[in-house]
Amino acid sequence: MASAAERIPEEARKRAEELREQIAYHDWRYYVLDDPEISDEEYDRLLDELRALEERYPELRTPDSPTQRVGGKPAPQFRQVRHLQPMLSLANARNEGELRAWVERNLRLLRRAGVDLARLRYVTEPKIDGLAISLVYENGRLVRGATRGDGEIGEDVTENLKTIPAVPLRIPDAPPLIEVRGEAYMPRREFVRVNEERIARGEPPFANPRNAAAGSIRQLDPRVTASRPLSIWCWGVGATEGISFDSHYESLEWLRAHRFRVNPDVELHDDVESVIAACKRWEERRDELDYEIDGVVVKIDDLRLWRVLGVAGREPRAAIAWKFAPMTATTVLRRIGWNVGRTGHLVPYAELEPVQVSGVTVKTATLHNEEDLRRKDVREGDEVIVMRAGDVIPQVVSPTARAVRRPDRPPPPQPPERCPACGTKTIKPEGSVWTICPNRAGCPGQIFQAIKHFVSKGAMDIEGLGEENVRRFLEEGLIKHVADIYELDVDRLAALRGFGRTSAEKLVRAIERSRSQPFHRVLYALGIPGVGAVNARNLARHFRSIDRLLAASEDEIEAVEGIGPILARTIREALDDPNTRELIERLRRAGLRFEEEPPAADSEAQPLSGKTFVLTGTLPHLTREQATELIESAGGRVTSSVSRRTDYVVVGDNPGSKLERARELGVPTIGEQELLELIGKERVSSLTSG
Ligand SMILES: NC(=O)c1ccc[n+]([C@@H]2O[C@H](COP(=O)([O-])OP(=O)(O)OC[C@H]3O[C@@H](n4cnc5c(N)ncnc54)[C@H](O)[C@@H]3O)[C@@H](O)[C@H]2O)c1
Ligand SMILES: [Zn+2]
Repeated sequence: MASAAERIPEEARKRAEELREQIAYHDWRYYVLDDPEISDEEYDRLLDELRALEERYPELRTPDSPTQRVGGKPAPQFRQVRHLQPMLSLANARNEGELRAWVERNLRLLRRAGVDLARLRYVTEPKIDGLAISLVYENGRLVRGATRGDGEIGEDVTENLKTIPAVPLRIPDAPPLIEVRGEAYMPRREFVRVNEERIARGEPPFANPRNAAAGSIRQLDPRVTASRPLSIWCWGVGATEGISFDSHYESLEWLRAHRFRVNPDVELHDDVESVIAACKRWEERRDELDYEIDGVVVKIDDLRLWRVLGVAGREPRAAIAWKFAPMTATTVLRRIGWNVGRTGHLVPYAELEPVQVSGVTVKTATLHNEEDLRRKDVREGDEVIVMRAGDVIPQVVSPTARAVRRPDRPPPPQPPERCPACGTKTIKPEGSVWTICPNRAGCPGQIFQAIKHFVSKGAMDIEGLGEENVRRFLEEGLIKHVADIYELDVDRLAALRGFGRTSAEKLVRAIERSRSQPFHRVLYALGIPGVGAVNARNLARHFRSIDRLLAASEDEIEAVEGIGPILARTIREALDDPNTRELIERLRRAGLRFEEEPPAADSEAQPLSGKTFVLTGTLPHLTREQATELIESAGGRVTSSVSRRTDYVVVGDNPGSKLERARELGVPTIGEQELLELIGKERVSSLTSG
């Protein structure tokens, strides 16, 4: 031993020690604090480097090395529980070649073990970016829920998990013992909403849905967890008594039949080609899903083979995670600039050396707010990590380790003393994380942002009022206030240089059309802090008119689904702001809708009342948003996944696997035309021409 140890160069020994220390630190930030400092790719690079060193000098591989362990140590504030069976991690395949190599290696091992390979099948499942949890059921009752922790010992979060509606507390026809494993996650829509609220309250937003889910479950107060909209996809069975499974796919079907939420798009495959095709399909659909995924998990279906293949380090050989192209990249931050938000907040952003991130060139990225900026400690000239996730704006994650060590690093950036848009002296209200421009009524920067939001797709959806035009109209004095949009006329527009009569007419028509947008969209368009699209819908449904909302007390506002006390106060304050009042009055005079459409006299008589729809593929005429509004206005409901309770699946071009699922379950499928017929043509023409 001693002689072998001597052969290890001092440098390698030191580097391994350094890496172990760094990895332990980042594990703590990621798993214990839910607040990572570096990107996953950077972390993986550290781990890869350590793995390579340990491979080269096996004596360096200590039992406590992070390469030998899963996850992080359980946090001391929770009761610790030993898992009935270890919860492992997954090896990664970063491309097709690595996936095929995994298959070949397993085939070799199985052949050597004398296994008949003719019937080898695989299961593909989305790799949900959430928090792994274990649910133990004794005689059909949930007795314990835990996080994965370090894989051997997790944290007891039973009370918190009980607040997730999709976690069954009891299951029918249950064996004496079954441990169900799955991924708790925060749906993307909810993530956006929770962050909107956090920003409105002056709290730093969560970096991604995974942190949001982990932070919500690892709460000491279950009421906090209950207030966060979480769900779960179950992906496997751990320890059991009185039942056993030979096929992973069958175990998932069993789970589904016993009221667990299992992803409807899990698929069984007979060969690797089909597996690879499924992985690629998932990668394409990634942005459409209501949950964040970072890859596809490929598992050998025959669970007996899992035992034959065993575990390598901390990863079962029978499964692998196909990882999608990284959503992060490293580049140089050239300058930190400040934008004025629509409510006067100064928002820092980064001008970057252009860089490709998952197929898109990124030149600017948000830095969220001052506190976030301070926490991340990025400086001009730093090498930084940039992330782009789904349709979210690119963000700066952190400076790289190298940037931090730079000797000539400039001091931390400070918010400007004068508003970059109007020159007014900025102020920082006591206890706020924001510096603001107090010139609410006259700051062109704020008006620009307010208009941009007002005309955006989810709000009034005025086509032709893009950023460039808005900027121009502001500069030329055509618009000084959001409500001025409704005073634009063809003659004044056509008089602008380079603005032809045709485009002027087109724009005025688009503005006209927007007058009939429903109340909830108008409410969202007002840009009240914390009132995103979802909250606007809920507020509109609850109060039904702006007058009732304006007259509501803080308590009454808090009674609305999804709105807590702090947000209720923020909304109340915004409604009392004379600027908001003026905006509402002017828009009311412009003829916008400030009342919900009255429900049909007899809601039973609504053509789609009580019916549930799922949409898949591209419809010939209607966008997804339009189809959803049509269905909802006819009394129906639109959900994202097909189940036995779905009444119709509306199928367009290039449908996803929802179509297969519908066929499997015998749910009727219809096209756009049939949907319109169901709703009744008269109604439709009145809705779509409005
Ligand atoms: N940025 C940082 O500082 C930092 C620190 C530590 C870890 N990390 C990141 O965390 C990850 C490593 O964590 P890990 O050990 O959880 O491995 P992993 O996330 O790569 O894969 C294992 C996990 O996948 C999850 N999973 C999702 N869907 C699943 C399905 N259908 N079937 C089975 N499992 C499913 C389970 O939670 C399982 O524990 C890496 O991506 C790493 O970069 C980052
Ligand atoms: Zn200003």
